[in-house]
Amino acid sequence: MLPGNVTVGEEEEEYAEDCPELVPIEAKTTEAEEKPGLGVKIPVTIITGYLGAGKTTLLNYILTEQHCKRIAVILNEFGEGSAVEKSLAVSQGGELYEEWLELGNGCLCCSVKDSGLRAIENLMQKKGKFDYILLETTGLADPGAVASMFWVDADLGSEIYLDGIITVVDSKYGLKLLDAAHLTEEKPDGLINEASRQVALADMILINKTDLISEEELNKLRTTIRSINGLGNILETQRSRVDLSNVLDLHAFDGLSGISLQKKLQHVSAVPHLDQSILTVTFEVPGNAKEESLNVFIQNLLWEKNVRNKEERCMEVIRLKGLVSLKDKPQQVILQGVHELYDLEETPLSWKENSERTNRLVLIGRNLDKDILRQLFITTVLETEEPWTSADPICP
Ligand SMILES: Nc1nc2c(ncn2[C@@H]2O[C@H](COP(=O)(O)OP(=O)(O)OP(=O)(O)O)[C@@H](O)[C@H]2O)c(=O)[nH]1
Ligand SMILES: [Zn+2]
Repeated sequence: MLPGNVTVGEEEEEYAEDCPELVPIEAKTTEAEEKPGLGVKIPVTIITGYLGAGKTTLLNYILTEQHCKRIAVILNEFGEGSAVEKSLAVSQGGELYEEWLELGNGCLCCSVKDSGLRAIENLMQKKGKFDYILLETTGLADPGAVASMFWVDADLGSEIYLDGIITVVDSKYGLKLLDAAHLTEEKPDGLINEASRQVALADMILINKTDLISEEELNKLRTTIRSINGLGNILETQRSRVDLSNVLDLHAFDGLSGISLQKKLQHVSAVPHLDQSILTVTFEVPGNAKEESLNVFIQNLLWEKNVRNKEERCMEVIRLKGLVSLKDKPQQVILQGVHELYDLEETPLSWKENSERTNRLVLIGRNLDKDILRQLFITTVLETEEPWTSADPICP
């Protein structure tokens, strides 16, 4: 069964019942190879977060928890020193780097030194030996770039799918880092502080190391994070300990998340923001979108970056999610964007007859102006409205 066919909670319960405590890896492999559903796509969860936030701690925690998944791990890293340190951290027994090793709970670990695509391609040659991939990025990585790989590479896209992006925030330094990002506004457009970018892209944000800060500091950090990303879930953790259903099988990027996404989009908190830092805006407009015009709208935002706010600054979208109603399509369509890549995918959900069709968008980024975006959507994307006029706020 596809993991997405049941809710995570149910799935956990199901597993808890029929999962033996120790499964020899050989037996499991044979079983998997015989399964007709081997063509099933493997989920990938990206674990990101600034240097030292607790990513590897989270990895180790997931690997040692009972979850009945065979998990492969990729460490997407560069520096030599930390590579050794991390392979030790993951293997916990000091086994050879790039070796496969099995843990008691059936996890398969493979630490891969190559960054990017090659690591995953190599890993996929071992297909059938694992059913989940965890990918830890370096603390300085832009998770958007990593996430994008899965969309660009068509071959890979047929074998794996991006399940979600988890961002671990270091409580102690998080506030400093994120505030610093607010203060460095004079950076040229596009150079957004990596720490806030990692928060902006997250489907789940773990505020980790809460043992190191006061309640007051924690509240402040939570507010800051919420103001950057109004869509992702936030949890507070120590030693990155978190119920696995909160980090695995999120289906944050695919059609299966249609139902929960719809609910979620209704509850996005758009905290008012006075400065120019990253923020979340959301709007909803009833009607049907013309697919071609919707593409132009998105491309202007993500590719051309030529949509301006009231201060004449160009808007920069880092993350985009939405549920839209496309003209002539009975199904609800989900819109996903990370950086310059985006995707429109039909969900299994149909619009109910006689009920209003609507379009709900959430954008996370910089210089975003909700009213302008909404108006632009109404005038350029909806089927009933007048065509675009030259007075629209497009940068030269
Ligand atoms: N006090 C405290 N320390 C923690 C907690 N979680 C992790 N640490 C420690 O923080 C340090 C960094 O944790 P890692 O998991 O290696 O962090 P990382 O994000 O993987 O680090 P890099 O890969 O180097 O960027 C380790 O010494 C952990 O033991 C926590 O909740 N509280
Ligand atoms: Zn690490």
